[in-house]
Amino acid sequence: MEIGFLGLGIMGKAMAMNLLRNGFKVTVWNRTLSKCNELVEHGALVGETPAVVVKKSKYTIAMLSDPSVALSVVFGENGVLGQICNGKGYIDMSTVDADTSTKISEAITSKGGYFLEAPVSGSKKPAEDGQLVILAAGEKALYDDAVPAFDVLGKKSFFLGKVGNGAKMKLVVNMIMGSMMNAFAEGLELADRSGLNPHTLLDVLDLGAVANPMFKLKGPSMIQNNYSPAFPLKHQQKDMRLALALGDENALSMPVAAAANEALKKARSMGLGDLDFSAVYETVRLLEPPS
Ligand SMILES: NC(=O)C1=CN([C@@H]2O[C@H](COP(=O)(O)OP(=O)(O)OC[C@H]3O[C@@H](n4cnc5c(N)ncnc54)[C@H](OP(=O)(O)O)[C@@H]3O)[C@@H](O)[C@H]2O)C=CC1
Ligand SMILES: O=CCCC(=O)O
Repeated sequence: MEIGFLGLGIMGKAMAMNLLRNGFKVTVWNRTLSKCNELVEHGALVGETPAVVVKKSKYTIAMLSDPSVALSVVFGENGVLGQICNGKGYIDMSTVDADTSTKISEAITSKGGYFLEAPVSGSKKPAEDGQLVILAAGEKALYDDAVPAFDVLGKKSFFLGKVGNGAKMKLVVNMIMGSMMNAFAEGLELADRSGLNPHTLLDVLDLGAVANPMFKLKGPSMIQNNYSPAFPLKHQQKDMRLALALGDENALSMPVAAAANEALKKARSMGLGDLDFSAVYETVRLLEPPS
């Protein structure tokens, strides 16, 4: 099956590679075109623009950084809209808000195309291992068509109904994750300053009711100040911002998420946006007590 793929960042590269390894014919595009080379070595074709990719493909997947980029790749010059037409599908797997997704959906369907949003839970390693959790919503016929690809990319796919529900589910999940990461960072620092061994804290956490894969995975590298990016901090802050806007729309007070967002913004202002989101730990560590 011919699939297009737009956006070969941390996630897109791993996902497109999985599709190639599993026998899909994939035509790729990335703003920085040189990032296509590694995929070409594994059999990918390259489209010089998003429009060229859409022209060649039955359906096209996008994995782009944020709402403004997701919109520009669809509506911009040589964008997706130029070639979308009857029978073609567009699947946006980027993390965006429901409004962005709805705008894209309306534009695609007005040209006779099918649209699905399908953001994912899971980071770099699950993307490499085909173990993502896919949160799809929109055109059910396109979802059914894409199931063979989703089966390669993920361990479980959800179809959540109308456009917007996938985006909202993803933002709720990442709002919880970003809040947890901040509490975890404060806990690591509190243990350290109280004279406790943070590695022992990890062992204790892992045996109790708050044990979870994120603490287990990120904890040891955070203790070593290693923030090699799996999920860039700038994207986690974007998701927190979008989740807070969703809270506004629903008149929901979210003081924990708001505080987590402030810490993530602080981390960005410290130049940590391209590091892993666990680098928010540095905002706590910065506050050394006076000696
Ligand atoms: N990393 C993770 O763990 C996860 C990320 N996500 C979400 O997936 C999406 C992608 O994340 P990730 O792969 O980590 O991000 P990266 O920052 O690694 O990649 C971003 C992609 O967007 C492209 N891009 C950025 N700006 C523009 C632009 N102005 N025009 C066209 N293309 C552009 C980049 O192209 P270029 O290479 O040229 O810069 C790149 O392909 C985000 O929405 C993120 O929130 C979801 C789940 C997990
Ligand atoms: O959006 C990024 C999610 C990262 C994860 O689920 O580990």
